[in-house]
Amino acid sequence: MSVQLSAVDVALGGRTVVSEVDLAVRSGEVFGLVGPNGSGKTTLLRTLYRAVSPSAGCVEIAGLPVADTARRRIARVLAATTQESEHRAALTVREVVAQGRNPHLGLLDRMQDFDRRIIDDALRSAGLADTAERDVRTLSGGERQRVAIARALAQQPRVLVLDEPTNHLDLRHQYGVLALLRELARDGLAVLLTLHDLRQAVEYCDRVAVLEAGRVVAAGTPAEVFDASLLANVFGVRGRLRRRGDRLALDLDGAV
Ligand SMILES: Nc1ncnc2c1ncn2[C@@H]1O[C@H](COP(=O)(O)OP(=O)(O)OP(=O)(O)O)[C@@H](O)[C@H]1O
Repeated sequence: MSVQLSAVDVALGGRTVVSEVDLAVRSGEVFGLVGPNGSGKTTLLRTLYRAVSPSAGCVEIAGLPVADTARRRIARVLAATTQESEHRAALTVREVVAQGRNPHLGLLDRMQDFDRRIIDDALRSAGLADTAERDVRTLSGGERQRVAIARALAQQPRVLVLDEPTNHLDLRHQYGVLALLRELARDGLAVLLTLHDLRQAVEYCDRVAVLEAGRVVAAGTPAEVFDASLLANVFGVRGRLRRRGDRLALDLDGAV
């Protein structure tokens, strides 16, 4: 299993914000974590790269127990984009994306042609080939989001974790990023992401888990999970799934 969480609890500020979460993400799938504001999605992702430590339970990435594995070792198999994409130094887009190679380089290693090719590919995949020499601080929020994705791709991970990757993006780039994630999964990556747009979760995720107040209240394929009562009870919206050709779509019809 690429990502395995077993009975994970997280306490923050003296309060349990994630409770007894079991979750498994396989290579080759796009797995969506959805839930209302404050339900614990970001906190759960942060346990994967040791930004927070669970108060109970176990987190494993590609079979490595995160609690007992050096960060650098984890960074060779897992790349994450977070919501905090503040850049303070004057770096070009290419230089930021090149940081994705760091976990693979020894202290005295120099970047090889092989690394440069990976960086170019990552820039191209994220639609940044023409932006590569710009100062990253001058980019829009959406462009920075794509820089974060390109840096994660340059890491050549087995697991890609993205916190609201469609945030700040215009619609075309939202669908572009989601299509790219599907392609990466097809090539064998395990993709775990948080999403607020449930329609996108239905269209792009193989499986989803729904968090409510820190607990997983439903998990499975979108067809199994998103029934009218869950949409009303957890998200407070009216909606129903619909077949569109061979694909599933979600019709939303306002607040309950
Ligand atoms: N450092 C912290 N100290 C105390 N409480 C925290 C801390 N970080 C998060 N929390 C609380 O933990 C809960 C879960 O937060 P989290 O950011 O994981 O939710 P989320 O599902 O990602 O929310 P959103 O959809 O709004 O991004 C919230 O109630 C939040 O206020």
